[in-house]
Amino acid sequence: MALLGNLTASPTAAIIRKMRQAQRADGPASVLAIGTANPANCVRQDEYADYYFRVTQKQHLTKLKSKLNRICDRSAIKKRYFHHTEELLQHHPEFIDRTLPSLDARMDIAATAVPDLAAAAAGKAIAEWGRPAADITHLVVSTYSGAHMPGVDLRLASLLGLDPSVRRTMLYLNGCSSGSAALRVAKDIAENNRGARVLVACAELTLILFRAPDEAHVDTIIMQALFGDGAAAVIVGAEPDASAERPIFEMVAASQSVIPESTHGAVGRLREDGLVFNPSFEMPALIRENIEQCMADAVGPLGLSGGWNDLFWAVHPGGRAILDSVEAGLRLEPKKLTASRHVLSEYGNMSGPTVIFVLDEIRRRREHVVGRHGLGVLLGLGPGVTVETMVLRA
Ligand SMILES: CC(C)(COP(=O)(O)OP(=O)(O)OC[C@H]1O[C@@H](n2cnc3c(N)ncnc32)[C@H](O)[C@@H]1OP(=O)(O)O)[C@@H](O)C(=O)NCCC(=O)NCCSC(=O)CC(=O)O
Repeated sequence: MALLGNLTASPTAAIIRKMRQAQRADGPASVLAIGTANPANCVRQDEYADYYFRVTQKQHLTKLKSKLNRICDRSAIKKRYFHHTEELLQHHPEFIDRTLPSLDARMDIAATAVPDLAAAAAGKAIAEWGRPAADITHLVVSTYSGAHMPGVDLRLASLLGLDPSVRRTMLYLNGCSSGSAALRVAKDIAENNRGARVLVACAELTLILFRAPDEAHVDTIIMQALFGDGAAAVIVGAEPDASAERPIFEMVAASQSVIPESTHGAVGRLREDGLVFNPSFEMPALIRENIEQCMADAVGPLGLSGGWNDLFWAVHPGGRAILDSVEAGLRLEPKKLTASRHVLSEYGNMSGPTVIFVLDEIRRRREHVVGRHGLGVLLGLGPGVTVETMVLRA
């Protein structure tokens, strides 16, 4: 203890403290640019049940088809985008027949399609940012749609022409909260590395979990009804250069919590026939009953508890019932979730990237959405059940 006391008082300790201070940024991180992308193949939700039962050759399962039609009708989704097309599925019977191993084929497609989609979103974010791609110092990439070594991050860095010294971090299988988690990691990197410019890229293709309807696995149709493909990218940095950068949201504080006793709420397993992911029936109720406590714990220390309608909200639109639950649990005015409901309607649940699409939509609707104080909450929801919270200032 005495030795430690001597060391902290020593000139060396003072030098190290100074060096550490110099390494860190002075201000909080900000979102400096946002880009999004989707594959070209668009399927309207009112045609989805016909399309899905046709391409999987399961037209005879009429009861299940009517159920999917009912769910699509009440999903509050208008359309979704997919990398896979009818033609691709025809060439891969293993994506439809769940008794055939299909992981290899899914991974082979993901190896290029995931980084290509991520690059489309990242290219837009970099163009909006206005600085050369080579100025990016760190890269944080999240996906559950594929897993390779080297991974999506390296291929993405090469597609974008990033500097070989870019420091890369991959987040795999984080579910729908991965977009919020990637932003939290980017905020920490930007605030702890002076001058850092972090590119966050999240990309998901539902090909990893596409499979035929099956009366023994009714929950398959829930995923087929809700999920779509998309990618989103964000440039994050602290101490923005006033002459070259235009901050959109200041990242005030970030936290993560888990709803107690909810590990069954959303469960995914990577199997020979791809990713089998099941949100439980209870997910909406778990969120409705716990969200206010989670928010009070996350933002209470900042003095923001309770006045939920004074904030703007970028909530992960996991499904219509998920948004209804957040709205009910926090007693939000319906207009508070307009951006989340818009993204759900236009794209479905694209997992991790979705919340970044919502953020993009909020900045577009800024004057209608952002209140007097400009403060809001980005809310990611994922397996755990994990609640990722980031307080933002527009
Ligand atoms: C799917 C819905 C749009 C359907 O809306 P409806 O108004 O039709 O509601 P409903 O609840 O009566 O459901 C209709 C039928 O679907 C069935 N159903 C509903 N949820 C189900 C589930 N999770 N698993 C299996 N079946 C389910 C119901 O039993 C019912 O069947 P029957 O007609 O036979 O009685 C909605 O329930 C919804 O948004 N649910 C939340 C979806 C969700 O959990 N999303 C999170 C994904 S995970 C995520 O985003 C984050 C992550 O974890 O990574």
